[in-house]
Amino acid sequence: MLICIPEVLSKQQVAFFRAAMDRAAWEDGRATAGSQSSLVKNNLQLPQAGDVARELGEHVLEALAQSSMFVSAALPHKIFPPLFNRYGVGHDFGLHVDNAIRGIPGTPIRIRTDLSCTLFLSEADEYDGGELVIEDRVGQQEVKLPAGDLVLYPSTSLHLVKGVTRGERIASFFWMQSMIRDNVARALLFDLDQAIQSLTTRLGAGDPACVKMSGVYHNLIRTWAEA
Ligand SMILES: O=C(O)CCC(=O)C(=O)O
Ligand SMILES: [Fe+2]
Repeated sequence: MLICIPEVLSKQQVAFFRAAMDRAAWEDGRATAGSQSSLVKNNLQLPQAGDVARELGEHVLEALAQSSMFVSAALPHKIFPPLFNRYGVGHDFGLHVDNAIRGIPGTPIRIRTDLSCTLFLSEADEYDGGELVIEDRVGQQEVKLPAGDLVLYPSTSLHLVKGVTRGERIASFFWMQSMIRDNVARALLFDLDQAIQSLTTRLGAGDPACVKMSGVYHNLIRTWAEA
C-alpha cells in the first residue's frame, strides 16, 4: 500500500532545506546505488557523509518523529539516514527495486528495507516530468506531491522516476525497517489506529469501547512487532 503523508515539513522548513542544498556540492547518484539500479540511475545526490546531508537528515528524522500519521503508517524500527537527490533536465531513474539490506556507513547497523520513502522538496509546478511511478499488485501509481509531503511505499515494489523535462526535482529519500515486517499486517494496524482515533474524537478517550480497542491495537503490536 502506498501512503501519502501531507506537511511533514512546513514551507518554511522546505525553504531552509533548499537554501542549504543550493550552497552544497553534489555528486553522481550512483555513489549509493546497488549493481542493478546503478545501470538505470541518472541523477545527483548530496554526498552521504557530507555535513549538509547529515544536518538536513537529522531535521528530517525529527520531523518524522513528530508526524503521528507517519509513525502510525510506518511503525518504524530503524530509519536509514536520509539522503537527498536532484534531477535536472535529462535526469531520470529507470525501473529498479531497492536493495533489501542497507548498512549504515561507519556503524555495524544493518537495515532490512521494508519501506521506501520520498519526501518532496520541490513544488510540483517547479518541474515537468519527474513523477515517481510505483508498481504494485493493483498496477502502476504515479506520485508527484507538494513540497513538504512524503510518500511511503513497500520496498518490494518496482519503481522508477520519469525523466525531468523542465526545471529541477529535489527530494529526500530513505528506507526503513518497520517493527511490523508484513505489509498486510502493517496496513491493518494503520487502519485500526485511524479508526480508533476517529472514534476517540467522537466518543472521548475514556469511552470503554475506545479503551478496549486501544488495548487490542497495542496487543496486536505486542504480538507482531520486532523491536
Ligand atoms: O527520487 C525518488 O523519488 C526515488 C529515488 C529512488 O528510487 C532510489 O534512490 O532508490
Ligand atoms: Fe529506489
